Amino acid sequence: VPLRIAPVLCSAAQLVERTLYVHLHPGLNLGSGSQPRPVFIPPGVDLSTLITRLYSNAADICGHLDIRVLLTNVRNQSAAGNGTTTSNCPFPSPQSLSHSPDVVLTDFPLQDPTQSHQVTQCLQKYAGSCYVCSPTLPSVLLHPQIMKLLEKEKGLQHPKEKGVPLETYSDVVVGGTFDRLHGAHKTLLNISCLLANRRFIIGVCDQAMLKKKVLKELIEPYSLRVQRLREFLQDIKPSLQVEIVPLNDPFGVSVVDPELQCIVVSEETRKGGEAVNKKRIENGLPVLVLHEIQLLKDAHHTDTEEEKISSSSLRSRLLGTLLTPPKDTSHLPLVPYVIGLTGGSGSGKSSITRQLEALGAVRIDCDKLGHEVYQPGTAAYHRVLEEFGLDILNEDKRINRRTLGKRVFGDKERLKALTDIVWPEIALLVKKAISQAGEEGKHVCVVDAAVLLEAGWTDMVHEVWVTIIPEEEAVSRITERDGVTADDALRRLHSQWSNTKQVEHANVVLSTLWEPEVTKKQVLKAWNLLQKRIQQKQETH
Ligand SMILES: CC(=O)SCCNC(=O)CCNC(=O)[C@H](O)C(C)(C)COP(=O)(O)OP(=O)(O)OC[C@H]1O[C@@H](n2cnc3c(N)ncnc32)[C@H](O)[C@@H]1OP(=O)(O)O
Repeated sequence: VPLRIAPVLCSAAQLVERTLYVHLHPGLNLGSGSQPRPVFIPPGVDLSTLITRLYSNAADICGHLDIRVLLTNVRNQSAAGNGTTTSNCPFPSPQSLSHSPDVVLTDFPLQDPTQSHQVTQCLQKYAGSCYVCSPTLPSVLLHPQIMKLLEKEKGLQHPKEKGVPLETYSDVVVGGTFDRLHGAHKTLLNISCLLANRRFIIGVCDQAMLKKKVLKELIEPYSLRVQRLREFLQDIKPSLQVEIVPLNDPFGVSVVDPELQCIVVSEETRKGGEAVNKKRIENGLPVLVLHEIQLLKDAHHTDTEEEKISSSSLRSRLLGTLLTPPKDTSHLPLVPYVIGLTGGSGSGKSSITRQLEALGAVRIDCDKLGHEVYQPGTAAYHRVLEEFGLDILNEDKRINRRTLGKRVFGDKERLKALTDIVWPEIALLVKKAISQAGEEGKHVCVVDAAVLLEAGWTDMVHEVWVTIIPEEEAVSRITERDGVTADDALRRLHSQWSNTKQVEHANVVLSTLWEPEVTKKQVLKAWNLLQKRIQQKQETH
C-alpha cells in the first residue's frame, strides 16, 4: 500500500477539487461477481503508519486538497464487545459526510478490460452502502499504472509492523492551536481517533495561549477552529464522544480528568506530555501513556520556515496574498488603482511604500500631507489654535507638532478634537494627489495613512493593505527612531486600532518583522498578485 499512495493521490487529485475522503478496505474485491460488503478492520501499527504516510504524501503531491481518512470501519476487537456497538457491519445505515461525495474512486486493478462495467457498478453500490450519496454516483477506476506497482509490491517483504495490533484506550487527550487544519494536525487527530475507543478530548489554545505566537493576528478565531475540528472528527469517527475545550494554560483538563488514559504528542511536544504526567502525579491521578507520533516534514518549506509542517509557516505564506476580496468600489475610477496602506506606528509602512514606489506605484504620504495642513494661515491652523490654545506655538508662530502630539496621544477626546479638524483637510489633499496621479497616467497609488481605518477612509481606496509587527517590536522601533520614551510610544500605539482589528479589515496583510529581504519578497509577491487582479478587473470591466 505505501507504494500505491503517491500514484493514487496523484490521479485522484486530477479529478478532485476540494475534499478527498479516504475509505480503507484491504483486499476489497470488486471483480468477483458478488457484491462486497464493508468490514471492520483492526487498528494496527501498520494502519497508523499508513495514515501518517498518506497525509505526508498528500502534503507534497496535492497540498490543495482537504484529505480525510475515514475510520468508521476501523474497530478494535476488544472494543467490539464493550457495548459501544454490537453490529458486525460498520455501517448499519449509510453515514452522512459533511461534504456529500460527487464521485467514488478506487485503486482496484482490473484483471481484464471487460470487467470495467461490473466493477464500477459494484463500487457505486459499495459506496452507497457506506455513505449517504446519490444512487447515480459516478464511479471511476484510477490510474492503470498502479498495476506495475502491484508487481513491484509482490516482490517486497511484508513490513515488520504488519499485523502488530495498536494499543488502544478508552479516553484520549490532545492539545494544540489547530489553526488552518493541515496534514500534521490531521495525522494527529486521525491517530488519536485510532487510539480512542470511547472519548476524545481536545484542548484548543485560546487567547492567553496565543500571545507569543508568530503572526497571531492571522490565527483563525477560536470558534472557527473548533467548528473545523468538529466537522473533521464527525466525518472520520462519528462514534467517538468528542469534547473540545478551550486551553488557557499549557495543561488544561489533561491534569484533572481522572478517566484519561493516553495523551498523543509529537517529538516536539513530548516534554509537554511529561510535564502533564508530573502534574497528574501531584494531583493524585494515574499517569497517561505518551503516544508519540512522527512530525510531518514540509517539502515546500523555505530557508526562513520550519522544516516541519507548521501553522506559522502557513500563516507567513499568507502575507502578501489576497485574504479577503476587495469590496465593491464601483464608485471609484478604475485608474489609478488605489491601495490604502495602513498599520500601527513603527510597523514599517514607509519602507513598504518605498518598495512599492520602486515597483511603479505613486506614493501619497499622509503624515506629510497632515503636516501641510498646519501651515500658518490655513483654515486648519486657526481652528487648531482655537481648540488647543496659543501655547502649542513655537516662537516663529508655527504649530509645535511634538507638543500637540503630547496633548493628544493617550487622550481620546483631545485626539478626536484634533482629527475632526485635520482629517477632512488631509482627505482633500489625498484626493487631489490621486487625481493628479491619474492625469499623469499612473496606474497604482499607495496612500500611506497611519490611521486610514480609524478615519473611515476605506471608500477612497480600492484595497486596504495592513502591515503588522508585535507591540514590543513596535515600541523598540519607535523609541529608537523618534527618541520618545516607551510610555509615549505605547500611548501612541494605543491611540490606534489593534493589529487584530486592523487585520479584520485588511484585504492584504504584510509584516516587516524579519530581514529586509523577506519583506522585499513579500512586497513583490503582493505587487505581482495585485497586477493580476487589476488586469482581471480591467478585462471584466
Ligand atoms: C487618516 C490618516 O492616517 S492621516 C495621517 C495621520 N495623521 C493624522 O491623523 C493627523 C493627526 N496627527 C497629527 O497631526 C500628528 O501626528 C501630530 C501633530 C499629532 C504629531 O505630529 P508629529 O510629532 O510630527 O508626528 P507624525 O505626524 O510624524 O506622526 C507620528 C506617529 O503618530 C502616529 N499618528 C499620527 N496621527 C495619528 C492619529 N490620529 N492617531 C494615532 N496615531 C497617529 C503615526 O502613526 C506616526 O507614526 P508612524 O509614522 O510610525 O506611522
